[in-house]
Formats: sequence, structure tokens, C-alpha cells
Amino acid sequence: MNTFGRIFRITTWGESHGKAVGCVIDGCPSNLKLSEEDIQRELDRRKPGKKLTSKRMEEDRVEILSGVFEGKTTGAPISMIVYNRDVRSEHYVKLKNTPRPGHADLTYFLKYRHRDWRGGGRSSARETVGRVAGGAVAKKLINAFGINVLGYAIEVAGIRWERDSDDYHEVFQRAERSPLRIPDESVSERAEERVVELMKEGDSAGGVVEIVATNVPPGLGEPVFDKLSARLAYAVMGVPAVKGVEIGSGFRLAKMKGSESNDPIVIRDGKVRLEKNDCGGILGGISVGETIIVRCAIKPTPSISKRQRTVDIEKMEEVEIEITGRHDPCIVPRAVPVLESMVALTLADFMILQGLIPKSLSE
Ligand SMILES: Cc1cc2nc3c(=O)[nH]c(=O)nc-3n(C[C@H](O)[C@H](O)[C@H](O)COP(=O)(O)O)c2cc1C
Ligand SMILES: C=C(O[C@@H]1CC(C(=O)O)=C[C@@H](OP(=O)(O)O)[C@H]1O)C(=O)O
Repeated sequence: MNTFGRIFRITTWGESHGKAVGCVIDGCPSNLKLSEEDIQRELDRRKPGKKLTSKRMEEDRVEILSGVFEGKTTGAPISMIVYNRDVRSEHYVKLKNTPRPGHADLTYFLKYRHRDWRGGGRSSARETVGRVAGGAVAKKLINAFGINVLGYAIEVAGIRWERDSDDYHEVFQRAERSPLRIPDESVSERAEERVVELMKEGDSAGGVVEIVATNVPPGLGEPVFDKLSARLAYAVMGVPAVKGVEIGSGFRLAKMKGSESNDPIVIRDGKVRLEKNDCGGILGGISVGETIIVRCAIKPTPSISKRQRTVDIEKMEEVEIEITGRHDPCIVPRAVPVLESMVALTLADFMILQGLIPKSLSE
């Protein structure tokens, strides 16, 4: 399955070193104002070729092929394409029969017995171009209903930033100025130094990304299997390199007493609210009207230049490899827009499913 969503559906297609990558969005209501610039803004946040990211120089220029007429969606499938320009498959020739530890080469081989080994093919995070293009449409749609999805890094290479503000928009703006997307300058500088050290050692770093969705109305999510929390976890776990998910205080809740973890219910500005938000905006699988908080653990980039042990699967012998090419020393900053997109796609799907967004928007 290369499709995600029930009503608002995204299908991504393309390989890292193929001709192009892209997506098709189906189920988007008509009359939503949408331009290539809306999509490009998000793709620019994800693209490689920046400080502390893969040196693959891709412009990632998007073209909308269908579903938009006179600047507005028509309700027909929205198809988007980004051509691959800076492809250098020569680095992968020697890896054809020697799967990279930590990457998907081995499992793709075991499952399919025929795979596009150039640049990791379909398993490459180049595929996430399509998710971010589709996520930009989802964001535009839910923004029109007041919802904002924002992401930033809270930990890189074990160096952690503790939240110092409840103004998520301000936190997000600060993070966007940091190459690692950490919202604090001095924490970011320390983490940058550590990532550079690891790069020099031929190694890589992991970290934690926090995604928040503000102004989500109460009532999104089904009480049993299709809980909002379950769907969000599914959405973000589908992103390459994500190895753990927390909703709200997540694993920290396991260490608390009930009297500490419960969020007292209060009246604020005439509305029923939670005094704090350890539940991350979801109770019983249903949004409560507080900020939704999803945290994702990102593993260190698997392709590192340090010598590693693997197997030549054709000769069936143990060998050592040294990976060359262009890789992210840390996936965290570029994962942020991808994870925001997955959360936005999930929320757009629920909003439409629950009749909170009509099939045609008013003009
Ligand atoms: C935005 C982003 C960029 C990534 N960049 C790289 C990279 O440069 N090199 C690499 O080996 N893996 C990179 N990855 C991770 C691999 O795609 C991922 O580890 C691989 O597909 C195996 O999947 P798994 O880690 O989910 O098991 C990146 C992931 C994301 C989300
Ligand atoms: C190209 C992108 O990221 C790529 C993600 C990736 C991987 O294995 O996930 C491996 C690298 O690709 P290649 O070896 O083909 O240069 C990264 O550069 C992108 O995200 O646009």
C-alpha cells in the first residue's frame, strides 16, 4: 500500500534515483485556494543541500499537474511532481549486494528479491517529498479552519532543550532559525558542535522531534480502534527512521502517580479546559480541545562512513563496507516538516470524516 488516509487520501510514488517523485491527493474539498508557492514553501523547508544536511543539491521545484483550476481546487485528484536532478548512483553500485546496516536494503531484498538499489530506491526518504507536498495541501485546508501544525526538535545527539514558553508559534519561529531546528540558540550551537564532531568520526546522530497541533476542536477521533492517538502514532511511525512515539507526556507518565498525571478539569474564559496538558490533548482517543502533542524518537542516520560489518548476499560471505555519498549527519531537522505533514494529513482526514469540513468550501 502506498496510500494513506480514509477520505483525504495521499498516494506517494517515485524512487530516490528514478526520474521523479510526487504524490496524488484524493478527497480534497473543492474551492480551496491553492498555488505552487503554497507547496514550494513547505518543500523548501524539507529539501537537502543546507547546513548540516545531505549535500545532494535538489531544488525540489514542484509542478501541480491536476486538480487545481483558476487557483482553486476542483475536488478532482491533485497530482504533483518534483523531478530528481542531482542523482549520483555510482556510490550505490558497490552496495548492490552488501546491504547497509540500519537501512532497508536487506529487508527489501528479502521481501522483493528485486529492488531499485540506486539511492535506496523507494525506501529512501526522498519519497517524503510527496508527503510534504500533500501535507502542504492538508495544512492549507485545516488552517482555513483555524488549526496549525508546528514542529521543532527538542533533542539532538542527547542534548536536550526544555520548553521555555507556552507560545508554540513563537517556539516554532525560533526553531526555524536554527539549522537543527532547536528553538534555543545556545542549545542549538552545542548540538551543532556535537553533530560536527560525529560527522568527523564518520558517524551520525539521532534525536527527538515534537509536533503540536493548535486549535484542534474537541471530538476528533473514535473511541475504540480509530482513536486519534492511534491514527497519529500510525501516521508518524510510517516516516523513515521514526522508532518511538509519545502522546503528551508519553513515557514520563509511566513514572508519575495518578494524582500527578491527571489533568485537572477547570473553567477558563467560560470554557471547560484542562489545567495542564500531560494527556497531549487526547482523552479516550478523542481530542479534548487542548493542543495535540506528538513526540517522535528519530534514530541516527544509518548510512555512515565508518567501517561496518555486513554480508555479501550473492557470495554469502561476511564483509566490511565503507559507505560514501551524500547523507544527512542527523535526520532530525529535515524530519520536522515531514512529521508535521503526517499530522496535518491525519487531522484533515478526521475533520472531513467527521463532517467538520464540507466537500465544497464556501467561496
Ligand atoms: C528526512 C529524512 C532524511 C533521511 N536521510 C537519510 C540519509 O541521508 N541517509 C540514510 O541512510 N538514511 C536517511 N534517512 C533514514 C532512512 O531513510 C531510513 O532509516 C531507512 O529508510 C530505513 O527505515 P527505518 O529506519 O524506518 O527502519 C532519512 C530519513 C528522513 C525522514
Ligand atoms: C535526497 C534526499 O535525501 C536522501 C535520503 C536518503 C535515505 O536513504 O533516506 C539518502 C540520501 O540520498 P542519496 O544517497 O540518494 O543522495 C539523502 O540525500 C531527500 O530527502 O530529498
